[in-house]
Amino acid sequence: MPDVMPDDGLVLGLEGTAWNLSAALFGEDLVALHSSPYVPPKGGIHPREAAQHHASVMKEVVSRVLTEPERIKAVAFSQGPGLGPSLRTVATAARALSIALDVPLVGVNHCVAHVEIGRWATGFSDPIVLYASGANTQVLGYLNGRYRIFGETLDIGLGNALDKFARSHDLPHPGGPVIETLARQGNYIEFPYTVKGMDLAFSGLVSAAQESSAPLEDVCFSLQETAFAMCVEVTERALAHAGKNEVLLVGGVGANGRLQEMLQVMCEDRGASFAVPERTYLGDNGAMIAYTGKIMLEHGVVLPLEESQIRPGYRADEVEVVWRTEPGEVFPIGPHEGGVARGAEAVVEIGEENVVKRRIGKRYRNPALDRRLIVERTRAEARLMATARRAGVPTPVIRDITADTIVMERVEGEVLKYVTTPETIRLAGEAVGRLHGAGIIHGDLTTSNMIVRDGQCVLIDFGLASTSSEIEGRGVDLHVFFQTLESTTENFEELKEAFMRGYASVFPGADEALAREHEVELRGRYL
Ligand SMILES: C[C@@H](O)[C@H](NC(=O)OP(=O)(O)OC[C@H]1O[C@@H](n2cnc3c(N)ncnc32)[C@H](O)[C@@H]1O)C(=O)O
Ligand SMILES: [Fe+2]
Repeated sequence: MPDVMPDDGLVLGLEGTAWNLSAALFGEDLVALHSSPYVPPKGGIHPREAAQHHASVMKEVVSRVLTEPERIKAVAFSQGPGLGPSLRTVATAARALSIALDVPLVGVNHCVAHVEIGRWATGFSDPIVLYASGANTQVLGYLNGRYRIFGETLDIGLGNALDKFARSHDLPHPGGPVIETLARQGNYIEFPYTVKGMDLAFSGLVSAAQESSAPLEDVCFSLQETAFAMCVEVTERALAHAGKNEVLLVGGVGANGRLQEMLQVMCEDRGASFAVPERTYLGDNGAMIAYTGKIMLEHGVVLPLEESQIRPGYRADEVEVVWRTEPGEVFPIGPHEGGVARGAEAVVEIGEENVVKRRIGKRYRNPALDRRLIVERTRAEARLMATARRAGVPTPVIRDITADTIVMERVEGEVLKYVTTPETIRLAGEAVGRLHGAGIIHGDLTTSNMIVRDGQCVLIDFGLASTSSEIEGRGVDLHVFFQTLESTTENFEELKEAFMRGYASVFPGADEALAREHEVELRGRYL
């Protein structure tokens, strides 16, 4: 007898979270795949109609792949996130099949499945993933047993943003491909650009695009240039922060040639590799569910029927990734430890006395947008650092400034991300509390942007800072900070508590800002 019995069993995967009802079989390789897309007669996806479509084609789609039912060893289905009615239709079919075939059920997280099929299709092992689809836009990376969400949209998904704009101009659904075609004839015009640390937001951009009276081609071109530059920027920041060297693009919007090109250029310039799976595996498809179900099953993850309820708000970071065992993140040498370092945005030269920070042009983005971001951010950074300092926030002293360069005092100390103890995090809370008290939003509050020196936490990198006394900005600032902390430390709850103590001790508006942070967390999730 061989030690290992040959396993020729197959996993049946069912996908139907939104527009596509799709079934696939995975064994050693993809064995079968069949899909039936729902095309809304007019307007966008209507949840109930999509579910009715799924129900009406279920028999045909499933029977097309189910040619050898005796070889099925498990039934995997998209448990969430997605549209409730569609999810319910698919889950009901999956349960029935699992009972009829007498095989276990596997509940797959749809976002994780996009990532896993992408890794399978490209051969990448440990990428930073830009997952850009209709409903979701996230930057993910693996760390210690989970896919951490480094950044994500705070309002709508990129695909939905494109579709929404297209609808307002009576363009057919889905809008993404139509906009891509029109954009080829367009010229650049200025639109709002919204990046907050590693998070982004699209609704301001979409409104501006909808209201623009410029030629449609120009609006499409600039909508793409702006939205994609935002996505590439946060991907690059996550790449620099996590110290990985592969970038994987997944999700329906990944089909866009311009987005692919921009990521390719960014990766070339950083010495990272870029890959995108072939189209079949990019948008929603049954293969991603069958494949992820298969690796989950191989690691003993099955779902008892009584726990198989749908999860419309299921997040990628809730999934225990038991099929990956490497520890994940290796921290890179940060830009604040001497010598010359290249951060995500700027070249930072650490001298004896001074730090010279020069913003570098990004080849991936439109030249006019590039220039605008560099000049705006250099100027804003210097101005806000000085203002914060006057308000008692520890920041480096500024010594000189030009269009793209700031010369500032060198702060000697430890970068916070290497020394995350309750005490240092409490100091960070104090610094941020004073900052918010002075009406400044940092905009990129990660643990790489804080240096602990002489019992103080010095805030650096005000490149995305802004003046605002709005609670929303503070909430988002705190959310960015908690997200980095959560994605890079083991004792998040303890550290968060210490931060809140420091924050509240110096800032009277702390309770309100923390409450808003909680709201931002709940709301930015699945829309
Ligand atoms: C939860 C789940 O159901 C959802 N899936 C989803 O949104 O379908 P997906 O196939 O990943 O992406 C569809 C989106 O992808 C966009 N899209 C397709 N081709 C495009 C292109 N060439 N350029 C831009 N967007 C494109 C469409 O406009 C549409 O908004 C998700 O993953 O968020
Ligand atoms: Fe999807």
